[in-house]
Order: sequence, then structure tokens, then C-alpha cells
Amino acid sequence: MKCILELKGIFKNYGKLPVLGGIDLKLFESDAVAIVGPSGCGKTTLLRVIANLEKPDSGLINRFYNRLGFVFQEDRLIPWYNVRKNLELVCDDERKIQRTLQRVGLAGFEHYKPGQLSGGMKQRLNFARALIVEPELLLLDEPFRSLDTPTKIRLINDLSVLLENMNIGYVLVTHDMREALSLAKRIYIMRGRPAKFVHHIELRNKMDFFDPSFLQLEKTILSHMEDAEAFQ
Ligand SMILES: Nc1ncnc2c1ncn2[C@@H]1O[C@H](COP(=O)(O)OP(=O)(O)OP(=O)(O)O)[C@@H](O)[C@H]1O
Repeated sequence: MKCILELKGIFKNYGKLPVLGGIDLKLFESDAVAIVGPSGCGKTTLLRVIANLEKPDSGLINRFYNRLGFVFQEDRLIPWYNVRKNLELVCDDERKIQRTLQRVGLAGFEHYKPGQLSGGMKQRLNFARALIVEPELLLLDEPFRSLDTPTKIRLINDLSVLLENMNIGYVLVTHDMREALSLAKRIYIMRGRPAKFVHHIELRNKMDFFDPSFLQLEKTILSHMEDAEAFQ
């Protein structure tokens, strides 16, 4: 399997605050990875380092992909532009706009402004903005935050199928174990100040949101995260 990204010994401080303390990670084509960890441990910082939006203080990054998509934690939509115009800001190829709207389930909503969309539809538009460039690697920073459970489950299922069909590798950052277990095949647990990966879990397949074996895995992951709270 082709490696698309390799991180070796990544360290990052913000001034005197040590945030990342030696992160190693290798991602492959069509990979499905989740990173979980307590709030403030450095998950977003790691995504920003991967996306080259932050420079690490030391460490090595090898990038073997051409295009990257990023779904940011905060909304990056322009409220006075409609759906189409929000996409045109990223890519003005009409065929790609149509195809992407179909893919994310927003065909027919081209003329809606973000304020006229539901939370789930707004997030579909955020996915569309990241997917329209047809990335080989997609970074997802808490993409289901503030969505109600039924909307979240529908979105997770749709996104999981879509990313698999498009052969896109992705890294999902989340606090939510169920999101991680539903979307990832490898889950890394980050903890400490500065943060490292302290544990990782390999799953044979992504799991259904209501899989009965969820509880045990959720407990295992949480036990590592609770240690983290005590550690800080
Ligand atoms: N630009 C910045 N300048 C200074 N400190 C920062 C900056 N960005 C983040 N930090 C600090 O770095 C630490 C890690 O932040 P980061 O946002 O990466 O954590 P996180 O795990 O993604 O948190 P959350 O899950 O709450 O989003 C925090 O203590 C935060 O205050």
C-alpha cells in the first residue's frame, strides 16, 4: 500500500507551552485513522502541522500526496454567498461543483445561503468544500460537533461510504469514541503535555454506530484518556 504521509518525531511548542512531544505517524492510501484525546491536548495542532499550516519545531514530515482537504472545526462558509458561490470560491469547474453537490447530498440546494441550511446540511457543504479538490488526504477536525444524534449517524454513514468510494485517506480528530469507532480502522490516543500517542487500536473493519462490542472498546479508550486527565 502506498504511503501518503509520514511524520517522524514531531515536536511543537507555542512559546513556552509544549504541545506535541514526539509524534510518529504513517498514513496510507485510503487510510481511515482517528485521533482521540482530551480537550486541549494538541489534536488540532497536529492536523495543522500535517496541513503545513503550522511548522513543527523539530521532526521530519514526508508528504507523498498532491491534494489535501481540510474540514476545520469552525465554520468557514461565507454567510452572504449561496451554496454554489461558497463552492466556487474553492473551484469554479461547473462539472466538479455538480458532482460534489450530488456526492454530499446537496443537489437542488445550490441557491440556499448557509443561514437557510440545517446544521447537518451546513456540514455537508463544509465537506463539499473540502472534497471538491478531490483530495488524496482529508483532515476532519471534530466535524460532527454540535449535531444531534440522528443527524450525526446519517452523516457518519454517508461520509464513510463516500470516502471509501472516492479512495480518500482521512484523519478524523474527535472527542467522541463512537465517531472514531464508526469511521476509523486505526485509532490513536493522544495524551500528556507535551502530547504523544500513548496507545493505538487496530480494527478489522469500521464498526456500526450501534455495534454491541462498542462498549468494551469505548471503555478501553476512555481508560487511556482518563489517565491523561490525571497526567496533566
Ligand atoms: N496559535 C496558538 N498560540 C498559542 N497557543 C495555542 C495556539 N493554538 C493552540 N494553542 C494551545 O495549544 C494547546 C493545544 O491546542 P489544540 O487546539 O491543538 O488542542 P485540541 O486537542 O485540538 O483541543 P480541543 O479538543 O479542545 O479542540 C492548547 O493549550 C491551546 O491553548
